[in-house]
Amino acid sequence: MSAQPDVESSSASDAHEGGFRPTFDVSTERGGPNYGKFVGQVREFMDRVRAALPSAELTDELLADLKSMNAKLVDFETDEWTSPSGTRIDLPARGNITLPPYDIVDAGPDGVDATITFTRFNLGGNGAAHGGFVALLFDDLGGMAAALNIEGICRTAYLKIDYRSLTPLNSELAVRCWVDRVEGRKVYVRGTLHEGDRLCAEMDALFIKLKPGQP
Ligand SMILES: CCCCC/C=C\C/C=C\C/C=C\C/C=C\CCCC(=O)SCCNC(=O)CCNC(=O)[C@H](O)C(C)(C)COP(=O)(O)OP(=O)(O)OC[C@H]1O[C@@H](n2cnc3c(N)ncnc32)[C@H](O)[C@@H]1OP(=O)(O)O
Repeated sequence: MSAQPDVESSSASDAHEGGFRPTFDVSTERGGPNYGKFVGQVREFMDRVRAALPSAELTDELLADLKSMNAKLVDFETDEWTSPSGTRIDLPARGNITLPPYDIVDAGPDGVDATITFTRFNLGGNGAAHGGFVALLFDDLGGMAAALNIEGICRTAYLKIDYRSLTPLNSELAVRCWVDRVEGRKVYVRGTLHEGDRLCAEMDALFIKLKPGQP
């Protein structure tokens, strides 16, 4: 297995009748050499916002700063296939700020191994990670395991999570997703999330291989 999934590169001008292209541009350069640090700062900011009780003055100051930063990005919007947030395969979670910042350890047709450290932004309640972030993690890595196994893009038909014990914040966790069986277009994927030997959550999911052009 290789540490990074092989993704067939394509030009942004390639025609695909569906909204979910089977191939798309991948890049390790888009957004510049410091794009990963930029995403890291965005993530740190989300953690700090979640944790902070700012004074009214600080809220006003940050509000002005954020308005200024948002204005700088307005003219740089691009489509999902060329945004580095989602296509920078050299970065945690492909640089996709929507996703928890997992690191791929190993990925191939036999499955995907990754590590994830949930942080304050991912807080659910009473110190534990929000279950929705656990599901999000499994959806993406399960989708990756399915795609690498069948060499095609899939959509999630169902995703069942069993929360076996609390998922902690600020502790490196091991996540594994693998294809259990394939029946025609149906790809059944399993997954586990561990802190050390302790099982935090399990996934049982069905992904459907998309037909050519299917959105
Ligand atoms: C963007 C990725 C970039 C990645 C770059 C890096 C590396 C690339 C490598 C890997 C990719 C990496 C990551 C993956 C990324 C993301 C993963 C997340 C994906 C999602 O987050 S995606 C959003 C949520 N998802 C939806 O938004 C789906 C809405 N929905 C539909 O789009 C349709 O519903 C669809 C397509 C699911 C099926 O529709 P369809 O028309 O194609 O097929 P049909 O209905 O005929 O079902 C065929 C057979 O599946 C059975 N079946 C269907 N559904 C079932 C169910 N729920 N339970 C039990 N059985 C079910 C039927 O019973 C039949 O079975 P049978 O053949 O035996 O009769």
